[in-house]
Amino acid sequence: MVTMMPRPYLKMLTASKWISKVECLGAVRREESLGRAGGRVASAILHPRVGWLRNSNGDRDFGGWSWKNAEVGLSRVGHRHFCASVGTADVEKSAADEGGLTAPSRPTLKELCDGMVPQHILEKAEELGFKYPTVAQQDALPLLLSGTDCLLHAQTGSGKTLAYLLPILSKLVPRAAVQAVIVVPTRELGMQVAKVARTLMGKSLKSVDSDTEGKEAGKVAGKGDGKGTLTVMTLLDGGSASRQKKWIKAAPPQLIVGTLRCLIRLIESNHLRTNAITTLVIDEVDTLLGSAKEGNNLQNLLAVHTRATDRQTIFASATIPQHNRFLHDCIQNKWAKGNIEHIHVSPEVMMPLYLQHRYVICDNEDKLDMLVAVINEDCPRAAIIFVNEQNDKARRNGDTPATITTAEFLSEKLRLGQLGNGERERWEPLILEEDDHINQRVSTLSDFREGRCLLVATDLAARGLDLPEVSHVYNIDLPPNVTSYIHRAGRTGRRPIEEEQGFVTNFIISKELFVLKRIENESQSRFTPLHLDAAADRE
Ligand SMILES: Nc1ncnc2c1ncn2[C@@H]1O[C@H](COP(=O)(O)OP(=O)(O)OP(=O)(O)O)[C@@H](O)[C@H]1O
Repeated sequence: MVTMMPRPYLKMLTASKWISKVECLGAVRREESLGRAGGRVASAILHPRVGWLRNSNGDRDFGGWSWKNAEVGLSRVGHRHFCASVGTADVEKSAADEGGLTAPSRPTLKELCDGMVPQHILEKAEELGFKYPTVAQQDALPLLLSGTDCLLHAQTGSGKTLAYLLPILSKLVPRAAVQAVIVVPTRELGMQVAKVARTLMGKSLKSVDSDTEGKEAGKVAGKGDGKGTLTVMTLLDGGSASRQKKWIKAAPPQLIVGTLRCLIRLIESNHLRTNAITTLVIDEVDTLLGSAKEGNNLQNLLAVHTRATDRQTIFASATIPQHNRFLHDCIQNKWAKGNIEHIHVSPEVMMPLYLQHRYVICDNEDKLDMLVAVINEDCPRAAIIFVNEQNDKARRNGDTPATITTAEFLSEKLRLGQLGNGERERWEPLILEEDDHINQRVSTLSDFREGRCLLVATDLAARGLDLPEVSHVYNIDLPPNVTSYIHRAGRTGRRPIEEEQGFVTNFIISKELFVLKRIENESQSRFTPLHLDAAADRE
């Protein structure tokens, strides 16, 4: 099927099987991100922001190949995305590529941040595999590094953490004052962000213990001159308040990653002084502002305990419902300066293109059997199975939470040899939910990161968690709205440079089909039914 692509994506397309000439307007911003491998270009996906070619193995590659005059057959895949087949012979070789594949001419992270981020941090980033910026980082870093207040609005897994950490880390100086605060909604996300910050800052010199696990605060080498040291401290829900107060005094941090309740508690008890804060990041801002528990705390932190004029404020999330309203509120309520910039990366594409959304219609009582069948078919590298949190009524009645019934069902199937590939230990399901003790939550996540492959979780795991091994997400219960769906789905497909395929499968009863269709429309994605019988027949 060949489809015309509307402006501003491509122009001069002909409605024949092969498009004779493609000229890029908005669609392929960087010609150099088109590529070729092994002399054969098999397909291309035209993304409104990036264009790339895939070779016949599905690998992405870059080369000095010109997009112009390539023969492209376009077919529509979803609302705004187009799949293209590109004829090899007509892909024009650019003058820059005489000797085979060349490096892409888009800037490296080092080039993009040159002179604004210390070299040792950029070198560390490169060591970690962050050689080229993601699209979100390329769009955001110039503004973030200039000190402008920003609303960073980019897909899940697009690399927002590194984008806001680089400006922070490049400004910290080793004096005893808190200079930057990153607010996160959950303990798990806080630990993850702090870990990235510490890794970027370099080798740990010494570990200080502000929290129960003894791992969450660390002194790290600072500024590359070997003299000053910087401390990244976490102040997270579940940690001991007295220990946090003790450590903030004993090892004054320059950067704090915290949950609102802990931050406000320490500010109001005068253990945390805010007068030297020059950067304030609110990660997952929409969930914090939307929460009855946290909304007031956040507003107080933004406008009462600190002043927007004294700091750079960065709000980040993949979903900011009614973002214009939010920007208006920011200015009106003095949560940010009046010149706040909205960096909206790929606004036309709400979820990564390389996610595949599927659904299975079945009765409620068959959902778990269906789940087992789909898991056996998929054989995921790692998977998160989402269930809804237990409501208050069920809690009061003493009902068993869905996390436990699901995990027990899977365990039983595993015991009977009806689930997985025989590696019993690896397939034993883990559970992550709010009610677990924090030490249990820490060890669950670390087991999952270290190779266990099934995690049954509530929405506690939906925001921000970066588990790149997750190849599949299963929604046993449909999330209540498109925002939750986007975040759950975003736990897979988290390799922004590789664009590795991730699969999201929804188990619904027939009455829920209209809810799924609403999510499909609002997220501008395409959901396809999964027919298990057909799959079984193929075997
Ligand atoms: N420049 C880069 N090159 C390669 N990988 C990167 C780069 N920047 C970030 N990553 C990786 O991308 C993954 C997603 O990054 P990150 O967690 O910051 O996404 P995010 O935008 O915050 O997602 P979410 O909205 O779900 O919180 C991480 O595994 C991170 O290590």
